[in-house]
Amino acid sequence: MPPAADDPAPALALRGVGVTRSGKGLLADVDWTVGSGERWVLLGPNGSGKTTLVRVAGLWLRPTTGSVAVAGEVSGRTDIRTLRGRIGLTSSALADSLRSDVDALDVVMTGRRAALEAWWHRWTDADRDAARAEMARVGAEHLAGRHFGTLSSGERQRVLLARALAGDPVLLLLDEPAAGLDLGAREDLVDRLGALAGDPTTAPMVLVTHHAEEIPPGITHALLLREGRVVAAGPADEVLADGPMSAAFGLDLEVTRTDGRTTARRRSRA
Ligand SMILES: Nc1ncnc2c1ncn2[C@@H]1O[C@H](COP(=O)(O)OP(=O)(O)OP(=O)(O)O)[C@@H](O)[C@H]1O
Repeated sequence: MPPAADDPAPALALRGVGVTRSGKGLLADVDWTVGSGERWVLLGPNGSGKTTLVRVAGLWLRPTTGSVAVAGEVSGRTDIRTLRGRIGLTSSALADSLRSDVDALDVVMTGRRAALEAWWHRWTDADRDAARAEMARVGAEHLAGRHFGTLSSGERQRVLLARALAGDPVLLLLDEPAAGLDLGAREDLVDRLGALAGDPTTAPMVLVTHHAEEIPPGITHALLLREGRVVAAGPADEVLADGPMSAAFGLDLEVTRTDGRTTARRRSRA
């Protein structure tokens, strides 16, 4: 059914996206729409192209073919920095680019304007208060005043999440936020992501992972990648199921979804 005239533009729309590097196809024929209120998980084995797809969606990598639109603005026709500033991103590359002696509050505050304001911007008390409010939303308010480099991996992820939320984004891209966390920190982060996913004021969200256990409750849609191609994309209940997951990971998998959590394990051969 065609969209009604007053429907808002989707947060993200990829059409015919392909990426080729050094003669190798990293992504091919990717069509993907992230609509209002949707919470997506992007899942696939190592090397399937998840990070490449997130870099394209976050406008950090220009696709070789196809188009990318964020909130209806097509990349290439609108100023790229303005458009990037509308996306809340967490990734290990972003974490690595932050100085270790920067205050966690500043990490969050610069997320409010980083892409839009020059370095001489003067921060106001309102900026600080808003950054503290975003930190409180993810249980990181007590980390204001700490150097980013002294935080544990779990604390860093919470600060980065607050930073991603701080710019009032139209789209949230969370690239493997649970990578490297121990079980307790992972469960804490999954709970917090679940709360964000369940909050209708949260922007449309895309979470990247290789692990079914890291999918929080509240995820509405899933996209599975294998060798740079979309294996399945659609409602989570249909896609996070034995057939599509087995095809994506190249294993005979048994997928269970209970209370919003997902587990996947190889089917017993007995
Ligand atoms: N600049 C490049 N030139 C050539 N190959 C590349 C380049 N960047 C990535 N690749 C390859 O593209 C494939 C997809 O990489 P990508 O990092 O997107 O996968 P991924 O699904 O995020 O993997 P992982 O789960 O291990 O993080 C990999 O085989 C990788 O080696």
